[in-house]
Amino acid sequence: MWCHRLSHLQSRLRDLLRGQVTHWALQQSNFKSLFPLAIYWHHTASKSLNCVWQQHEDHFELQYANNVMRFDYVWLRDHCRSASCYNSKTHQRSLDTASVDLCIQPKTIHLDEATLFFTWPDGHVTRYDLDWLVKNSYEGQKQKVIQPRILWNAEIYQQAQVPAIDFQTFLETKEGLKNFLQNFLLYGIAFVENVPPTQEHTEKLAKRISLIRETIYGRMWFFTSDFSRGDTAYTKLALDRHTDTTYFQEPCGIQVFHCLKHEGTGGRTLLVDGFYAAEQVLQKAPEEFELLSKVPLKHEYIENVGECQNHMIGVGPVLNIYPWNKELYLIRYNNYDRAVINTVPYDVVHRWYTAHRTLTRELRRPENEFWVKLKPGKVLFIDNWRVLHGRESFTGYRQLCGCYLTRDDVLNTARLLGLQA
Ligand SMILES: C[N+](C)(C)CCCC[C@H](N)C(=O)O
Ligand SMILES: O=C(O)CCC(=O)C(=O)O
Ligand SMILES: [Fe+2]
Repeated sequence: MWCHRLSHLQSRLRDLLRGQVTHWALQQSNFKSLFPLAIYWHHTASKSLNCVWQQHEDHFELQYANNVMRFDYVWLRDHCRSASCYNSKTHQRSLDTASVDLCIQPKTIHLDEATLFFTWPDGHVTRYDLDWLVKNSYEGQKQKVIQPRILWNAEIYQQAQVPAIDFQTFLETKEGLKNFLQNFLLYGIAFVENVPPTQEHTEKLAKRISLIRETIYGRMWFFTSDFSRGDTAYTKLALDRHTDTTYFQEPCGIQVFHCLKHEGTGGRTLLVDGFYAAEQVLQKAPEEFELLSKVPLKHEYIENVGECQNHMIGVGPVLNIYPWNKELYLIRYNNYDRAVINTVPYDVVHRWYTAHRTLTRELRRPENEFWVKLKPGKVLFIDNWRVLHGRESFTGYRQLCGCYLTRDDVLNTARLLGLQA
């Protein structure tokens, strides 16, 4: 009923904007009845709580703990934590959201201590602690610190002297694992040292923090420059900075590298913090940052080498940001694997190339390049959603093993250890 009246109001507002004021004025008496609820601020009895609220026609407004929050009534009904609406053992909703009247309004609202009580037309009561509302409101969420990170260039990373974690400590102690993950979350790279140089030990390491993500390259992979697959990684050529598996709808979250052997020269690994570079773009050319976060691109992997036949396609922008707080969470950058651009018209294409050039310039600044020679025993974990890797060309025999990890499981481990992730 209210929805109907609201749309009536909206259409009259449209009339008003069109200048049909007479019609509007004539109906003024009806207008009053659109707001049957007394609209005034409710103050808490206890001044120390410092909370005021207002029951508006289509939303609830709450001022508390330096926040002005607005809640939709369906939302308030939907998030009810009463025993019949929410299973607190499984943390799952039992309420059928589709059964909630989209025009629902509370019959009464009252505050007792720090708890708000909403009584709905059918008599059901929903209670919310004020602090819960702050923590879970859109406004509160927007203010929450984003994932703590230290964006780095070569100097910042080297000055930080981030220690590698010892293999045994990593495997056998919670602290070792937690320190490792903390470094990994802050910098997007982390090392474990004193690892026996075998594929089995590398696997053991990976399994300590996550499920291994099996892909077309296998579960644990082991590779040399033997041209066994249709990709330049399997050569001795230099590889410019890139992220891997851009041609998956969800690029692999983490990459693990362990160099088991190298008898020859060159072959150093290049690491560049993509988020640091993107931040520079945001500062210098915000409209280019925005374009890179909007234009969808295809990446693809077409392979036809012996038994290995694959055609993978992944679509997404170079910069992926959360729409609610603009936090950058994934960079998809691989010029080798980028496919034909046919998702935007020619003029946008040109602006995109300009923006891509700006980002590339930042990514290629020598001061942003951190070079490291991987040695047997030292395992490198790379956040493939943030840090780009590359390698110098090399001579001689070089063996690398490693795997991809599922990002969800790495973050799961981190959260269970009490880290923000
Ligand atoms: C790591 N491993 C050798 C298994 C795969 C390499 C994949 C290389 C591909 N161009 C990409 O960037 O995704
Ligand atoms: O050979 C290397 O060091 C890395 C090659 C590469 O980029 C990859 O395997 O993803
Ligand atoms: Fe790679």
